[in-house]
Amino acid sequence: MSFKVQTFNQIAERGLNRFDPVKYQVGSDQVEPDAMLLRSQNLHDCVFNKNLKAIARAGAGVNNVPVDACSKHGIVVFNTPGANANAVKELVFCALLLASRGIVDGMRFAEGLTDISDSSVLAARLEKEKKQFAGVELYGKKLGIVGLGAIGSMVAEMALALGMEVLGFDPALSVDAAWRLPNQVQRMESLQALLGQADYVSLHVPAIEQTKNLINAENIGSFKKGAVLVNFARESIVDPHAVLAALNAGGLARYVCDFPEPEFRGRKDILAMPHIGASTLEAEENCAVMAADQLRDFLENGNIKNSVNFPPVAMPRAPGTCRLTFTNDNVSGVLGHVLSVLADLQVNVVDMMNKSRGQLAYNIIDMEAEPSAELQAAVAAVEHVIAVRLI
Ligand SMILES: NC(=O)c1ccc[n+]([C@@H]2O[C@H](COP(=O)([O-])OP(=O)(O)OC[C@H]3O[C@@H](n4cnc5c(N)ncnc54)[C@H](O)[C@@H]3O)[C@@H](O)[C@H]2O)c1
Ligand SMILES: O=C(O)[C@H](O)COP(=O)(O)O
Repeated sequence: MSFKVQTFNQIAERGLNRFDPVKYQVGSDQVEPDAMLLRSQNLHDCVFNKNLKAIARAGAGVNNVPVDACSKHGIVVFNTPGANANAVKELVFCALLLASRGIVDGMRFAEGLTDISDSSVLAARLEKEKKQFAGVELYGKKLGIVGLGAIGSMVAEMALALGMEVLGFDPALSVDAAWRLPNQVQRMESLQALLGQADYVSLHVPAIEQTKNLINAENIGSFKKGAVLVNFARESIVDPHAVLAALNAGGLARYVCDFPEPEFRGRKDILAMPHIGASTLEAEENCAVMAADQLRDFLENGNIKNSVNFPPVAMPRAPGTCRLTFTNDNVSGVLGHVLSVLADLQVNVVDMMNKSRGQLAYNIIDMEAEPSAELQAAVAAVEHVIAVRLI
């Protein structure tokens, strides 16, 4: 059995090395791939080949993947939860400091004194002027975190360690995420309440319909005067025009983000980085390895871990068995129908598993012997079956 994996973007070598070259052809030039492995590549206009079974996003956000269309075609979409969270947390720490101290302006000023060649004259000038670059400390200030998942919870821990007070808002918090959260985080009942109290607000929500322009012209006035907004989540979550208006009016003091806009250029109150939140050696390796391992287990065994559209499914393989997997619309009777097809073909089932998520159901069936050639087509012909594999 061999598979083709088409790659997009810069995928860390350690992840690519997880694919055994005997079983896998991996690269950006693969055509009709079984799977795609990518980072921020936009797949919304991509036409998927019939052979495509899975897409792995080496990272957290899947807004660049048409997940609903993938579900319709039975394509499993994976991401790598938490694998780059530490990298983002560290850059948020940097953002808080950049927003609070005269770091950027002070360094630019010192660099710009090119006409002074005498070091004692230079030192005297810097000492005289440094009062322009004084700032405030993070200790004792309030940080409001919107979205308390993998990144938000790490940012909360970091802020508490710095002596900040932490307020959190996350109406969709999972039980696992709640367990991870330090108990000193003060739960806010609404975004409005958080914005009204925080000195710094950091956004860590996914880019979905409900979070589009989460920070907008209506609520930007709720920020404390002089507050700082930090956005290392996604561009679409903040309305840039609302931010510019609040900065111009003196409501917001600074906006630090990972998503530059043309209108941000030349402004001292905006610090915009080129989407580098996850760009560390460690995060890139973590994401690539996790994504590659998830793809391999799915392609070779049909197991599913960390999918954003399919249920988690893992079944150990009994020696000497042959595995059938199929995806179907989550309606009653499909599994029974497939089992009767197997019975008609005299196939003995050794083990099986059936799980559903939303509109989809996914099944693994281990069979005693190699089935006859017509089995795959017979299962594919069952009403509501979307995709079938024999592995
Ligand atoms: N700048 C970067 O390079 C970079 C790197 C990693 C992730 N990200 C972005 O950060 C996002 C969060 O990453 P994560 O790993 O923490 O994801 P996560 O899924 O672990 O956490 C997201 C949290 O947001 C919460 N949430 C959803 N809707 C909300 C809303 N309306 N209000 C408040 N909370 C809400 C969820 O309940 C969840 O707890 C990603 O989706 C991605 O877009 C950016
Ligand atoms: O959602 C993510 O994981 C980040 O935005 C990272 O994107 P990148 O992999 O393109 O750096």
